[in-house]
Amino acid sequence: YIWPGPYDLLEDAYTVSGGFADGGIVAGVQPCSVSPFGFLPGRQAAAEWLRVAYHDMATYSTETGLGGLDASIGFETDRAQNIGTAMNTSLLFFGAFQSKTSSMADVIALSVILAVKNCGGPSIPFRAGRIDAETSGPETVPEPQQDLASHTASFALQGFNVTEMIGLVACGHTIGGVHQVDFPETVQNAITPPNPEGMVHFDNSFDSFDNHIATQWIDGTSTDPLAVGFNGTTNSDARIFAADGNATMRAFARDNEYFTSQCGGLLERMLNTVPSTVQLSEVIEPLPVKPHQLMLSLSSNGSLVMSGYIRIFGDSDEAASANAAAMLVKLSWKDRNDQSNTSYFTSAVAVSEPSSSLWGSVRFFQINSLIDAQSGISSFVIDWAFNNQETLTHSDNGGSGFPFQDVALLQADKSCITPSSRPNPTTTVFAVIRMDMGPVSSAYIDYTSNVIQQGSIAVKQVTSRFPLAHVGNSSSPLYDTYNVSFPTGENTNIGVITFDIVAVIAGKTYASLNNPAIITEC
Ligand code: HEM
Repeated sequence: YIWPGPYDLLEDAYTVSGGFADGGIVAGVQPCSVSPFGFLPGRQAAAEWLRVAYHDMATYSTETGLGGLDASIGFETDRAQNIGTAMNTSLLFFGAFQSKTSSMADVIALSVILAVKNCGGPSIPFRAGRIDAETSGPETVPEPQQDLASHTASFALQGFNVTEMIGLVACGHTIGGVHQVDFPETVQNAITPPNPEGMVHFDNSFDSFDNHIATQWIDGTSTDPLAVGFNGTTNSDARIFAADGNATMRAFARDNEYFTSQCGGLLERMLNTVPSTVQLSEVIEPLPVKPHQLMLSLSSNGSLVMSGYIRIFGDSDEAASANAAAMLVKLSWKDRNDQSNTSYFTSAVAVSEPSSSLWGSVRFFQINSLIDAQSGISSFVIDWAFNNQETLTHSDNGGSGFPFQDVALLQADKSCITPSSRPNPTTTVFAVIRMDMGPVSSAYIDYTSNVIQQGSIAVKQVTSRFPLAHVGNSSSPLYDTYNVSFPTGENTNIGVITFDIVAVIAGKTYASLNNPAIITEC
């Protein structure tokens, strides 16, 4: 896609999985065996995230087109079929990645893609655009004491035939296990001091997304409590695995690659099962070149300062072996009249802290450049190479360059929030708006904050508009200063808070998008 795009934040979280500018999600499941928040013994975050996604999706009905992956699970956690604290600990973790452009349902989907990949499983294509439900869905999650006919009917309603049901259950039950505290009718005598929840794993490689769930079932060494458990009534995996005479499980057991690729396809369909009114995006893949937190601000001496980073991603051998410090990354801009000039460029410097990606190699390069305020900037291109010998790759964001406006700018150094010691914090935002383009007909900020939802641990994000007031002049005769103070709202510690600064001049809209929440205290 073209930058800036509606799913920039999700693309960041998808692409960067560690180090500088870490997207943050993979840290919650690294390594695959790790427990939620790193300290809950007998728990496995990766498995919990996969179970959350299935239980959220299992409200889908092919008959009504309602339900599916829509984060309605937040309103359903007190149901017996969703027993366990895993649902809420997962949603609490995911909350930190919700934003104006990343719904909770998209974060749930992305969490599965990253967790499965990080556990050695398939690469599942990621699409965004899910919309969060504001209420619960039907009580249609399958339970282990139900018979095969009920399970077959449940999966059919969710859109999966018998072969696909066997596959989906095997792909789900290749990591994690069953906890005695929640399923005492399925697991007994498993609670010990190091295993306080009495976790019994489905197979002998609970922290590897592999076909052992099938090999052990076929060769008679299965330990799956839902297949060979002491209570025949809750052996739903046994009934499901054998539903086609074990043909599917035998094929999985024979070939780990076949298992992995089948799971990739089935889990992709599971994650993309959404209400029929939801239109998912195209597949999101790492952008090869992407600006990161790139800002333009007005300095105290009246010139413009461009600061931030350029991210370079590649999945080739060359990308893997490149040395960031020896890479050349050059940013060339056009002025506000769309003119180039040989002096309009800056070289980006490799960030010393490395970054990692599950999908290839990713590196960041820092930009810090002065731009003459009179000539300004309208867009830029990046010329770069993995080493200093080869010819440069020209990245122009699909043809017209990376758009970069110099009209409505945040003054981060003047903006602040009232001290946290005071209740009901107020944020004050200062901005400068260019005044040599005609009268400003409208100036405002759109501020996105969190609202508690009755019945769900997950917050809802709402955007409020606050008009900017004209204050007076600035450090440059080309810009006027504006500001606004507004109540920051509750729960600013959950979810990604961002705001846009918008100015309308001569019928055209100029916006500085997705500025991070102001945290400097007044
Ligand atoms: C008939 C269908 C299913 C039944 C009856 C069922 C039942 C169960 C039960 C009783 C547990 C134990 C939960 C706990 O103790 O925390 C469990 C765990 C799990 N299930 Fe299923 N399940 C089914 C289908 C699926 C599917 C389709 C998936 C995903 C594709 C899935 C993914 C998981 C995962 C990953 C765990 C491990 C959770 C953990 O370790 O915390 N399940 N399932």
